[in-house]
Amino acid sequence: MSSVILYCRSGFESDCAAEIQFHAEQLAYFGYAKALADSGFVEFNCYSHEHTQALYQSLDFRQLVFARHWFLALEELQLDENNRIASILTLEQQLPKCGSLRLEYPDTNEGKALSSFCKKFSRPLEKALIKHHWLTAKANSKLPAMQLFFTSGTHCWLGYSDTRNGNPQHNGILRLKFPSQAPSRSTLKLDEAFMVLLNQQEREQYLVNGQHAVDLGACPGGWTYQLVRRNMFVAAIDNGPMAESLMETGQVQHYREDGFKYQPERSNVSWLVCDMVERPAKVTKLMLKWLANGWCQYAMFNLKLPMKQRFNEVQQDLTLLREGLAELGLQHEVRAKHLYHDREEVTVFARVSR
Ligand SMILES: C[S@@+](CC[C@H](N)C(=O)[O-])C[C@H]1O[C@@H](n2cnc3c(N)ncnc32)[C@H](O)[C@@H]1O
Repeated sequence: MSSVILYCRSGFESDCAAEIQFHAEQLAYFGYAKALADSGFVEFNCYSHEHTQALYQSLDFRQLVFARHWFLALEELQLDENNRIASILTLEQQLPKCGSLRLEYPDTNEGKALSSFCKKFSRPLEKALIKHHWLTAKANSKLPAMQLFFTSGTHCWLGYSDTRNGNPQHNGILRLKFPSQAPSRSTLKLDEAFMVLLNQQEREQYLVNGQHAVDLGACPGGWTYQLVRRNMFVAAIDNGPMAESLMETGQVQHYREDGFKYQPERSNVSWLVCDMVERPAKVTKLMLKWLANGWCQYAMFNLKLPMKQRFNEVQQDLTLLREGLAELGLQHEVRAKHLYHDREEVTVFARVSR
């Protein structure tokens, strides 16, 4: 029985399950999700293999907010501890020829304990797969990646992922180094957001030296640090104290004001970023106001999600933003992701083209 395996942050399985269920229903590929609390993944089964495959092929991964990565699993395997490779080679379903191999596991304590096993097992398995022509001898990123997702040393799902419709990072996690000069760890959230929500071409086009930016809820300055590092000039709005090191760059103006009332003094603000801890609907309305008024071109912001039904909340907020911009006849793009560095929140990118 084939299924779609989706990786998510531990504790967000029900949101990830609600999201894939929603999209599957929209595409009329009906099925059901299996999700164990705190397991770090969700299994989604349609009622036929053809539908599971069609769902995997037709849904754009970028539409999924809570999934870090996903793949089409052809079989769930119980491996012989003494000959795992032989158990894998008994696969009955037809795998496409793959150009790379990914051995992965859930982002949980139990999952992380499988890391050294996966590292050790990877090389002998790769050799055997090349010998049996399941895998190309030379890595080929244009071909699907063969996926093994382990929940123990003897249990895994085996399948493949489309390298153009998923997350290429190991376990779907982009590892970033914390810059020692940054004043807070949340700097990694904005760094990751630029890396994940924009592609390289967009980063080159949208993040340009000398741009003006506004950071709402800026203190102590982790997000401002990312903007300053990209040679931008930043208006930092917050009643709290900003890190001295940032003020010394001469690129930051600190305004002790309410982020919901602040209006930009200049007409050439490119970026609005916002990390204020507030109700997500209130933050969304504020972002809509900025984009609709042309006070900024691009917005990157967090929606804090302390509630239970996080998928519903995000869905409502994104709809509010998209419909609000559409009603004004504004061409726009809105993308959202639950990033690795996000906890009880998701990050949204929005852009209006005029
Ligand atoms: C999560 S922290 C921001 C951390 C910051 N992004 C960083 O990387 O250092 C949230 C900040 O929002 C500020 N804040 C909350 N409500 C605000 C408001 N209405 N106006 C301005 N700042 C606000 C708080 O003072 C706090 O410093």
